[in-house]
Amino acid sequence: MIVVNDVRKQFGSLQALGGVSFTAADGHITALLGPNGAGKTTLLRLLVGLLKRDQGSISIGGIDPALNPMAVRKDIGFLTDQFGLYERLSTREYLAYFGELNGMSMAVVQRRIDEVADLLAMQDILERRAKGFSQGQRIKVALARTLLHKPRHLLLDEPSRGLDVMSTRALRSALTALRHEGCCVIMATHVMQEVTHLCDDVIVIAKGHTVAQGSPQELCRRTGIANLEDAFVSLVGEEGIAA
Ligand SMILES: Nc1ncnc2c1ncn2[C@@H]1O[C@H](COP(=O)(O)OP(=O)(O)OP(=O)(O)O)[C@@H](O)[C@H]1O
Repeated sequence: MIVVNDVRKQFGSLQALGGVSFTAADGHITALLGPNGAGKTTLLRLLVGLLKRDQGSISIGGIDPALNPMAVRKDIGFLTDQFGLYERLSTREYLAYFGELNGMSMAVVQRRIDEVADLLAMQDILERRAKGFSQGQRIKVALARTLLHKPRHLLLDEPSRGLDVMSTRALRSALTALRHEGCCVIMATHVMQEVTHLCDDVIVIAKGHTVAQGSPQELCRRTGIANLEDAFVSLVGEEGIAA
């Protein structure tokens, strides 16, 4: 479970987060929705301990990432927009390297690489070097690395960008399987269809503040709007007027 309470973060004079609070449950896929610049990536980087918050509290499975980032990272998978692939390594070599860094034995890593490749439908690029990979192929490798050590918490920053229809479906079924296993998934996305089909819970942030949290159906009910995209626009609009 991830619990965030009144988290604030400033970059110089710019307030990126001005008070974000929410709970993301185990066995749920939680969407993080917000306009460009709302603070989604900043929030994810705080959760994984890559940035330090100015105020507030964060608990990742009971651990504060600011106090113990290494313990948090062992139990977390984080997909950022920086994939950091090594062009000269094949996908298998790259994943094996990260598996070893996570303390997995070679036999376990090799088995897990095959499992994750099946999950993400990426067997065709397993033995190829990353040089020349397309955007979709790169994101698959990064996702595979994120899932390799079976983290209890998964933070995904726009995971379906650049993926084709088949790969998007593979990603959705991978996330559904993780949800069944009790993983706590937070996914920043702009794809409303994905949220409607996949997510149990939605956190809406705008201008660095939490505007709403609830299931897609609850947000629609609260705004009196049947369509989630229109409900989202309405919620963000209210915050814009209040700010
Ligand atoms: N390292 C930084 N230094 C200065 N400003 C930053 C830094 N990182 C983020 N910001 C600013 O903080 C605000 C929130 O940015 P963030 O990347 O978290 O937004 P986002 O919700 O992920 O946006 P998008 O949907 O466009 O990816 C933006 O105004 C951004 O310019």
